[in-house]
Amino acid sequence: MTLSTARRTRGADATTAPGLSGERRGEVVVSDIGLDYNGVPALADTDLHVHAGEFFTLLGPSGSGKTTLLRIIAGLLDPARGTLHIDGTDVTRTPTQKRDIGFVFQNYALFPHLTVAENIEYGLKVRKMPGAKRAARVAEMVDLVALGGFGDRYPAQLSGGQQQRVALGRALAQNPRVLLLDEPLGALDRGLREELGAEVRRIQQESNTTAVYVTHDQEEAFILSDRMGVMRDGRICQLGTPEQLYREPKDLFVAKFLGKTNLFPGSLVSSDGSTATVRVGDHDLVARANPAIMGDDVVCSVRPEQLVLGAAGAATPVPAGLTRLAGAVITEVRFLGQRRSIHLDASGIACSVDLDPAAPAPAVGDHVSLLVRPGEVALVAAEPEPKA
Ligand SMILES: Nc1ncnc2c1ncn2[C@@H]1O[C@H](COP(=O)(O)OP(=O)(O)OP(=O)(O)O)[C@@H](O)[C@H]1O
Repeated sequence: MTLSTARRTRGADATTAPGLSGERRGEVVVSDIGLDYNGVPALADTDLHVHAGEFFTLLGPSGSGKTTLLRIIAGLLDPARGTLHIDGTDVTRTPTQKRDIGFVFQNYALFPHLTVAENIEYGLKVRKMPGAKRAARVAEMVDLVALGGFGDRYPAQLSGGQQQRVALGRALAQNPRVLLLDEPLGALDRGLREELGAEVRRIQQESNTTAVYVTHDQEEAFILSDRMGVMRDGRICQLGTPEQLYREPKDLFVAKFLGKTNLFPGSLVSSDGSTATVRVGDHDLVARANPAIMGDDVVCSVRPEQLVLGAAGAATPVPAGLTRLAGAVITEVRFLGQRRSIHLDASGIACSVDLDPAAPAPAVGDHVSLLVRPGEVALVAAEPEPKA
């Protein structure tokens, strides 16, 4: 089916239950979109391609431009430059209500005087969907968001997580092409965030809806996303699957933003496109090459779970497949349930290693070698020294 036939078919029966047709829709293409506030860029000229049916997350610190980009996709903000296409149609100047999108925000924005069922039904009524079809659709949504038995309750009689489920059901009732979610779990406590996060993902998959999700929480982004874009200062600085970004950060910012990491400064000796040799202290280390690196000053980023502890001494044999990165002294040992966190001092560089808690624990003051598998070292450019 071509896109235009898909659109015509959909137009003929905009009430088809999501997921039933198996049709993938909701491709979003952002081309050179930019926006300034009072001459200050909030979003630098940006390209982004969100595939139909994908769960895509914009992840970044506060003020990095995530909401600005989401609001442009929603049609709540007009970009100063560039174009936006949904399923091949240019919607850059199309009003929000004609873009066929659903929203869920952090504050649930439910109508307090309407019940759960009435909240979900509201948009369908506005669109004049016939009564019987409407009732069936509401029942289907109540089921989808697992609120069976809550249809007659008012928002004030629901928990935060339940209210957010209603908001999801309401957004999906109209079978939108794209679901936009702006920190929808932000107001919930940690446990509920995890539980509802998994539900959001299930609901997105079952309804076969493209989702663009905004968060500053790296763990949430990892749980939910097929792919994600890390934003900084109004730019998407890296795009990829959670695993790609975690293992192969392009720069120091992405490496540090996506979880704990150990950073060892070094200098680039050689690079052949796929691997690079880096001098760290007295050791030559093989790392994955990074095409984004321009100069010789580099940093090796190694996650705590990727480091292995070995016997001390530069001359001590190293187990096959591992390379010696540095010598270190253990400064702290902490049992954290699922892992044992070991803190070390490697000639002035503070670092940490995660060990299996079932393995024998080393002691504070022990001298060890830090070992690593060459493929697990990510190379990033050293940031320039701040100007005095
Ligand atoms: N209405 C506005 N007027 C002027 N500047 C604005 C306005 N809205 C946002 N900005 C600025 O634009 C930049 C991007 O803001 P945006 O809300 O997109 O960031 P964000 O990554 O979503 O942040 P948060 O996670 O805190 O919501 C910020 O520097 C912000 O201060």
